[in-house]
Amino acid sequence: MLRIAVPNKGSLSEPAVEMLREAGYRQRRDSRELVLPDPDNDVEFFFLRPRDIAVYVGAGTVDVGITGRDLLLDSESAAVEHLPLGFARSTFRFATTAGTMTDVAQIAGQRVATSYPVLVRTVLGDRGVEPAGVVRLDGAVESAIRLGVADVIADVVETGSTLRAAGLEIFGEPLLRSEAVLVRRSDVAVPAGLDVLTRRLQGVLTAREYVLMDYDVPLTLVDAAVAVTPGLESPTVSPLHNRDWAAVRAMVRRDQTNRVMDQLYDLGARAILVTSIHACRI
Ligand SMILES: Nc1ncnc2c1ncn2[C@@H]1O[C@H](COP(=O)(O)OP(=O)(O)OP(=O)(O)O)[C@@H](O)[C@H]1O
Ligand SMILES: O=P(O)(O)OC[C@H]1O[C@H](OP(=O)(O)OP(=O)(O)O)[C@H](O)[C@@H]1O
Ligand SMILES: [Mg+2]
Repeated sequence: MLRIAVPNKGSLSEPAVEMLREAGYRQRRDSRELVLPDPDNDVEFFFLRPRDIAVYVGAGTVDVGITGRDLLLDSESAAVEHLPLGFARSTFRFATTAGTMTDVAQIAGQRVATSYPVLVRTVLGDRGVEPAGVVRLDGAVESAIRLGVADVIADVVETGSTLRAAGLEIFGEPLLRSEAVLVRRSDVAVPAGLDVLTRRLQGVLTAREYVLMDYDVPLTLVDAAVAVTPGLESPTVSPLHNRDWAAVRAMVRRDQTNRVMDQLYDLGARAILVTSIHACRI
């Protein structure tokens, strides 16, 4: 039975549970449940703090887990990234009082507050920058400068509104681009059932990322239309009752839907229909 760790709180929790539900797994009804067997799918879920998940996976007490790339790198555990999951996207950035710093080199001799001290020390070490100290805080890191425990912060930034509200400004390149990831141990045999979990999660990712596009096109234009919608492998081309026309079906990236429809219409395609993919195996 594959043992899967799932975040029990924070930004990762709800989308992780939603993704597992879409992948056909049972999910808990009560947020106090810590362990949830799903015998029909031969897996068992453990609800753990997001920061602890890489630690458990690295120790081998659970087989795989969902966590953030930033939390994984900060954990120093033996767990490795197995599959990026496309949600909880953020950047990890340095920030300080607006208008005071422009370059990471200026952190030399300054105090840095963060919830990710390992990540910060690694990045500064790689760039040869020696801070006066790294102060580890649990959260609300944006207050550390105003309250006088640090000169610079390093934190998760999504929209940037928390930083703006605190009168801070990012500087330098991002330390990291993070998102939720499935992690596993790299130095042990692939656990039984991981291939099924991976295919199911990839199915959810594909269903989210792609739509199905159907359209009719004159036979003379099929090749040109297929060049616009090459699909993942090869689009389906079917005959129509009117023998001068064909029907084409192809998968198209969701974020390209309108651009592709415009292009097909200009080319001469008609009856262009877009439908969502409910589930798939590629
Ligand atoms: N605003 C955000 N947007 C996207 N991802 C975020 C955001 N805040 C945190 N994360 C991601 O969530 C993970 C951290 O989860 P964690 O539960 O420790 O913190 P949290 O979501 O800030 O929860 P809390 O602060 O309520 O404990 C990291 O991978 C981080 O990149
Ligand atoms: O760029 P934004 O869209 O503003 O999001 C980034 C903020 O979100 C998270 O904070 P959270 O609300 O989890 O509080 P915390 O600092 O106590 O973790 C993160 O730590 C940042 O502070
Ligand atoms: Mg937080």
